[in-house]
Amino acid sequence: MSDWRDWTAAETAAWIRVPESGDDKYSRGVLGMLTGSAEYPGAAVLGVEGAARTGLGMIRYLGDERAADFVLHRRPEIVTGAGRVQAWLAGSGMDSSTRSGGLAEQLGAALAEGLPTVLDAGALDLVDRAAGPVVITPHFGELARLLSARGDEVEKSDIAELPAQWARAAADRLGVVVLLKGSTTYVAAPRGEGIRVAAGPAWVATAGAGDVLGGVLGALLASHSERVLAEPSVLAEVAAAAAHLHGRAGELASSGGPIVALDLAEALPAAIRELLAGA
Ligand SMILES: NC(=O)C1=CN([C@@H]2O[C@H](COP(=O)(O)OP(=O)(O)OC[C@H]3O[C@@H](n4cnc5c(N)ncnc54)[C@H](O)[C@@H]3O)[C@@H](O)[C@H]2O)[C@@H](O)CC1
Ligand SMILES: Nc1ncnc2c1ncn2[C@@H]1O[C@H](COP(=O)(O)OP(=O)(O)O)[C@@H](O)[C@H]1O
Repeated sequence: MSDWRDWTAAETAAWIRVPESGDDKYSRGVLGMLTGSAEYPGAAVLGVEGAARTGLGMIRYLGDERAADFVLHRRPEIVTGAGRVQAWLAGSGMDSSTRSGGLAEQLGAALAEGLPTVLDAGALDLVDRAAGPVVITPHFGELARLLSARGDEVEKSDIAELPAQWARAAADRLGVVVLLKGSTTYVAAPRGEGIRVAAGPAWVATAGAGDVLGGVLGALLASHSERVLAEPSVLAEVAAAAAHLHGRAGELASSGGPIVALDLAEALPAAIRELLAGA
C-alpha cells in the first residue's frame, strides 16, 4: 500500500526528549492519568510503569482508590493529588458501561482542559468530548465497537482483515488520530498521512501490553505538550514514536522468549538508550 509510510528508529529517537541542565520536573512534563478501576487495578500500574520508564517529570495518578494503592506500592514516585498536568491518559483498565457519575465528571473536566490526550479502552466512547488534540488507541475489537456505536456495521473480523483501511476510515470519521494496535500498528491522522509501525515480536501479544503502550504515549505527549498544542499535525508522529519504542522494548525484553507486560515496561530505558545512541 503506497500511501502508508514505514516509521524508522531515527524518527523515534527524534521524539525522545532528553533532559537538559535547566530542566526540572515540571518543565520535563507532567502526565495526568485517569486509568484503572477496582476491577482492573493492574492496568493502572502498567500504564504508570510505561510512562515512568519512558521518562517525564512527574505522573499524577488520579484514578480509582484501590488502584492507587497498587500504583503507590510499586511506584512511590507517583503523586495522587490533583494539580496541573501537560497531557492526559484516560481509559485503560476502565469499563465505560459501569462508569460512575463521579468518574464521568472527572473525565469530562480533564478532557475539557484542551490538552493533548490519549483515550484508550474504557474512555474511547468519549472521543467527541475532548477539547484538545486526541489520539485513540483501540485494538480491533474496540475499534469495531466504537464505530458500530456510531452506525457503521463493522465487526472485529472486518477490521482484522483490512486494518490499514479501517484505521484511516476511523480517523476521517472521528476527526482524531487513530493508533490501531496489532502485529503491525497503523497510525492515521484525519485526512492526513498514514504511518505503519512494526509492533515487535508476537510475544508482545500478552495481557497489559496495550496498557503499557498508553503510558508510553502519554509520557511522550506530556513531554512534547507545547509543540503538539502549537502544531497538532505532529500528533500522529508522536503516536508512531510511542508504538515503535514500545515494540523495540518488547523485542529487547523478549529476545526470543516469553514476556509479561511489566518486562516490556522495564526494557523501555534500554530501548531509549539504544535509540539515542543510534541517532
Ligand atoms: N492487568 C490488567 O488490569 C489488564 C487490564 N486490561 C483492561 O481490560 C479491559 C478490557 O480489555 P479487553 O481488551 O479484554 O476488552 P474487550 O472487551 O475488547 O475484549 C474482550 C473480548 O474478548 C473475548 N474474550 C474474552 N476471553 C476470551 C478468550 N479466552 N478467548 C477468546 N476470546 C475471549 C470476549 O468475548 C470479548 O469479545 C480494558 O479496560 C483493558 O485496559 C487488559 O489490558 C488486560 C490487562
Ligand atoms: N501479534 C502481535 N505481534 C506483535 N505485537 C502485538 C501482536 N498482537 C498485539 N500486539 C501488541 O500488543 C499490545 C496489545 O494491546 P491490547 O490489545 O490493548 O492489550 P491489553 O488490553 O491486554 O493491554 C499492542 O501494543 C499491540 O500492538
